[in-house]
Amino acid sequence: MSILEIKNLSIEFGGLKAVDDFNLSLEEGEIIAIIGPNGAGKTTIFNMLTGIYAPTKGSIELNGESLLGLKPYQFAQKGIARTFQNIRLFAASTVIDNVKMAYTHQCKESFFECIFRTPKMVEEERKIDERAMDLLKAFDLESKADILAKNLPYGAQRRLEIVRALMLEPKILLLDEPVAGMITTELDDMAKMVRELRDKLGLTVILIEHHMNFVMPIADRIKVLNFGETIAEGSADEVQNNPDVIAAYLGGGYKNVITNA
Ligand SMILES: Nc1ncnc2c1ncn2[C@@H]1O[C@H](COP(=O)(O)OP(=O)(O)OP(=O)(O)O)[C@@H](O)[C@H]1O
Repeated sequence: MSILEIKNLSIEFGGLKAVDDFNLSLEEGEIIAIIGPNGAGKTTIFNMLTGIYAPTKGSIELNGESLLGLKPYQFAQKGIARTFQNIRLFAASTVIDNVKMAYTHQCKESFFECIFRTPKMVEEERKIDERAMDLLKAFDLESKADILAKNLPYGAQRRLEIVRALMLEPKILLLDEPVAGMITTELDDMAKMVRELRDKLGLTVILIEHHMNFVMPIADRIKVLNFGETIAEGSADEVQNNPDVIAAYLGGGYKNVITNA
């Protein structure tokens, strides 16, 4: 059975069909990319998959359970975590605090246990520290744990966003333009890290990205949107050679994005 089953997902804003009949059946451990021109509906799909927007039509099932009607924090509790197109860190907090804050929803300790710092509470804190440091290490941020998030270089801030999402212990990770603004060497590092996440943690990933040098080698499957509609789906080779995709996206104003990435 697929881990995530999305059927006929659609949303309208006024008369605008931002997403029209989007379908996706996702297997555990897959890396799927959603690509397409600006305004195609990619982020809107993420917003529906995290409870920010309620779809006009369609269904979202995680391991056979419908997620429709849940609030964003409930989507996170069920196992869908995301990063955003624009970096959203607590700039004046340290790197490690940014990461640990994400775990608070999982804490079961009572007010009493927190105030009196019971052995259970201390043990829980130790586990959170350990998990946070393990993740920072996996994303090459271990040595930056104690500096303020705002003082990290741009690429490191993007990696920190991913670490923070992973503290939620998700089954599915949604990455919205994870390499936007990064230089070529950083793209390669990020691709390696995302692949390791899948291989070591069995994580399932859906990503949105305009950098085709990042997307093509990493994605098991690619879905291409244009004006809210899915115009193609397949492997990197299939999608790159699809005339509709070339006309709508790859061959147009986005050529520079690809060759300069
Ligand atoms: N809350 C909203 N109200 C009205 N229109 C919206 C809203 N959210 C998105 N849209 C519209 O839906 C369409 C799809 O937008 P979306 O942000 O999903 O595109 P995108 O593919 O992610 O683009 P980009 O690559 O620029 O991020 C656009 O026409 C956008 O203006």
